Amino acid sequence: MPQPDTAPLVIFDLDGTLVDTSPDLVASLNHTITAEGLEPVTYEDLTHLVGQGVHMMIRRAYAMHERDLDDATLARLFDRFMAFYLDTMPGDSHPYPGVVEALDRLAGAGMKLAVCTNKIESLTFPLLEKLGLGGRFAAITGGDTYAFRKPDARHILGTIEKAGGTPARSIMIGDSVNDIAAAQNAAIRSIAVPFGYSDVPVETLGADRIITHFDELTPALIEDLLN
Ligand SMILES: O=C(O)COP(=O)(O)O
Ligand SMILES: [Mg+2]
Repeated sequence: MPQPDTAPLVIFDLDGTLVDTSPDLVASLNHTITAEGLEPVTYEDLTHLVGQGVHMMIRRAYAMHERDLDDATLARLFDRFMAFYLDTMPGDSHPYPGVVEALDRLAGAGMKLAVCTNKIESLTFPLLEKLGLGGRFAAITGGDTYAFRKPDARHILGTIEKAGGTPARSIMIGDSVNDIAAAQNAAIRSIAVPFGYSDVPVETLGADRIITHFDELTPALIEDLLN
C-alpha cells in the first residue's frame, strides 16, 4: 500500500505540453516530404499528424496527400527527418510560458517530476538537454523506451516505477487524447492543457482538470486532485 505521505509525482507529456515544438516539427517534416515532391504541411495540419512519433507523422503526411509510401522510402525519410531535426535542434522550440517556474514550484514543494512522451529517446533527451530542462526529472521515458507507448497504461506505469512513485500519488499532464487516455487506462488523475496539438477540443478528453496556463499548476492543485 502506498504511504499517504509518498511524494506526489507529476508526469508531463513533452510535445505540445512542456515544449512548443511545432515550428521545428513542421520545418523538419516539410524538409523531408517536399524533397519527395509533396506539398508542405501547415501548422493546422500538425494536430492530425503528431502524437505517435516520427514514423507515424510521415505516414500520416503521405496519407493526407493520398500518396503511397513503401517501407524502404519510409526508412529513408525517417533518416532524413532525424538528421535535419537533430541538426537544427532546439531551433525555435521553447518551453511554454510559466513551465520553468511551475517545475521550480512543484520541486520546491518536494514533488517529483517525470516526462512520459511518445517522442523517441534519441530526440527527447537532446531536446530537453538543449533547453536546459534535462536534469529536472526523476524519469524520462520515450516512445521507444518500452515495447508499448501512450495511450497504453504500461507506458505511464513504467514511468512511475522508474521515478520511484506510486500510481495513487501520480498525475499526468498532457495536450492530447493519448495522454488523457493513458492516464485513464492507468487509473491515475490527469490534467489537460488546451494550447498543444490536440485534434479535438480538450474539453472532450475527460481530464480531471484543464489548465490554460502553467501559472495554474501549483502544489495545492496537485494535492487537491490527488485527495
Ligand atoms: O512526438 C510525438 O509524436 C508525440 O510526442 P508527445 O507524446 O510528447 O506529445
Ligand atoms: Mg503531446
